[in-house]
Amino acid sequence: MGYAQLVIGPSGSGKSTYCSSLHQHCESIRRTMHIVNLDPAAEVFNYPVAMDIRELVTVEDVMEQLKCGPNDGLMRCMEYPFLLTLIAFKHFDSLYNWLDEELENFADADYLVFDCPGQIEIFTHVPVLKNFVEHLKQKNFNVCAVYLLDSQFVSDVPKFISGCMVSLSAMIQLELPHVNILSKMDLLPDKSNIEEYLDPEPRTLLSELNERMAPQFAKLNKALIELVEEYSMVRFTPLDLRKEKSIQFVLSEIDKCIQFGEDSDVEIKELDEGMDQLEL
Ligand SMILES: Nc1nc2c(ncn2[C@@H]2O[C@H](COP(=O)(O)OP(=O)(O)OP(=O)(O)O)[C@@H](O)[C@H]2O)c(=O)[nH]1
Ligand SMILES: [Mg+2]
Repeated sequence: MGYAQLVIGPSGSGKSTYCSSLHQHCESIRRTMHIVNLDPAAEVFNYPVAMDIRELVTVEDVMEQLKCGPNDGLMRCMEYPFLLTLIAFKHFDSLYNWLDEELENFADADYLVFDCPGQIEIFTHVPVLKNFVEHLKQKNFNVCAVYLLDSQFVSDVPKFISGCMVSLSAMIQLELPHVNILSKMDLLPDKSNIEEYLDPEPRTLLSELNERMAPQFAKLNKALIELVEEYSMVRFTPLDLRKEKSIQFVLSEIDKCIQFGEDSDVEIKELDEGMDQLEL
């Protein structure tokens, strides 16, 4: 049985930084975790890259071959049929074969963290990520989507709701256990009303949204909030990378989600209790 986190979220929400902090944390507690780069446009890494999709395809290759721009290039890199065409000359059969071959190099590759590109279209517009997840599941991986949203979004209710909608869309498309993380907590100067956003009351969100938007949007706002309420998904776990306990707590939430370390229930329980004292 393998375990995997699929780290997704808008551009710049802190996915790669989270991966690197998580890796550091795991090194310090002597836990093995491999970080996989799934971003064909990535340039700099602050973590050891266990597997790198750029060995298979890069955005530059695609832009040059298909004469397209960087955003379109990334979509085409990721999109399965294009990938197949592109990689044919590289003697790879598919993205899946690449993964399978790479996995063979790791005897203990049982916990993988996939650092995904920020283009949300890879899970909203094309089935590539969904298919990739299915392949991982077939290989006996328990997979969880980890959606990061920048804490700066909470200062702006319409932005926060749009971030929630993207998360919801990922949830529906990927059909995976899902953990929402509010990243970059160190950048939030005033944390006094943060609970309002971590586990928000839909009515409060609706009235704040109505206050911010023109009256003709009232009906739309209501529908959006009802959607959010219906899926009961607007629950975020805060993440402050400066605090080891915060990383530890986030990891324990994800571990629970993918049933990792079921034998170490005690450890997780202790962490839960520790969370009560966790300063936000
Ligand atoms: N203060 C602070 N800055 C952060 C944190 N996490 C990320 N950043 C900064 O936010 C920017 C984007 O972070 P990345 O980790 O590259 O974000 P990403 O989601 O991987 O971005 P893309 O791969 O482009 O989608 C960088 O300048 C980081 O240094 C955090 O917890 N606190
Ligand atoms: Mg990144």
